Amino acid sequence: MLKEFERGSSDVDWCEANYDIVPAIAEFWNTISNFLFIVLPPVLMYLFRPYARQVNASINLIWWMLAVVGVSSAYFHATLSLVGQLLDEIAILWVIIAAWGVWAPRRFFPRFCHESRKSFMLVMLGVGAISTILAFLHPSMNHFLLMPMAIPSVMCMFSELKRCNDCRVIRLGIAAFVWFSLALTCWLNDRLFCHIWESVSFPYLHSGWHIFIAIASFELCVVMAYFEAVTMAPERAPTLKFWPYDRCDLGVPYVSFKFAAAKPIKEC
Ligand SMILES: CCCCCCCC/C=C\CCCCCCCC(=O)N[C@@H](CO)[C@H](O)/C=C/CCCCCCCCCCCCC
Ligand SMILES: [Ca+2]
Ligand SMILES: [Zn+2]
Repeated sequence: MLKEFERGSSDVDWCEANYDIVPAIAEFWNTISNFLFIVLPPVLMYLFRPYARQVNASINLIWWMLAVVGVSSAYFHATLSLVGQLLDEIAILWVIIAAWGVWAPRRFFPRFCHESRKSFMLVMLGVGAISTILAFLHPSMNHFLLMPMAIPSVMCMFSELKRCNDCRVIRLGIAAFVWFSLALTCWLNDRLFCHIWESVSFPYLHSGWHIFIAIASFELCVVMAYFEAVTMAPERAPTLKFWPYDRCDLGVPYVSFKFAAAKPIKEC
């Protein structure tokens, strides 16, 4: 077996004790806490069928990629192998690149793209390809390079929220930011202050990160999809809904439409 596939071949190790619960899984709780990344995409693909049909089918690619992030991350924590680490990080990199390619508002495109989404997507593909090559040079530094990619994503969301007057959407965007802040606090504490958390017998903060970042990422994607629907199909009055408890804003958020798509007029 190539040594990069071997268990423990990654330089990165999280606070949770290794092989403590199940002999076959290095970090048990860090592995299973990725479940939201795997459970939510099929639900969202179902709820977003009208959106995929009438606004942008690429949303299904994003849901698939988030599921790949979940599987890669689970594989990484189960083995702590270098291949697992790179799969996890490269999957995160590409879902962020894809989300930017699909949802970045045209006013943020570099001037030479002349507001063409196709050109912007090519730029993003270039950025993704170069970053993927760089990821192999110093793998232990990768997460410190990935984390700052959250900054333009959060700024872009707030810049869109400022122009929005739907209270539900604004609340969802703020909730995404709160979950993201909680997630980041867990991630940093696990990385930097593991000895303190071990001394109080709670080395599980990285599992918290997985759960909170999954909620924040899915909510951010729903908010960005809503803005795209408002731009592309305003006549259909896109609305934010929650399944299964729409009345109390509880459950999985999705974009629905008040009016059906206009049927093409049949010529006699
Ligand atoms: C137009 C803007 C659209 C931006 C959309 C961004 C969509 C983000 C989608 C997914 C990010 C998922 C990250 C999940 C990571 C889970 C795996 C994991 O835990 N990996 C760690 C090792 O196990 C690794 O150390 C993590 C490294 C850091 C990852 C940095 C992720 C930045 C995420 C940006 C999300 C912003 C959410 C903001 C919400 C307001
Ligand atoms: Ca560990
Ligand atoms: Zn992780």
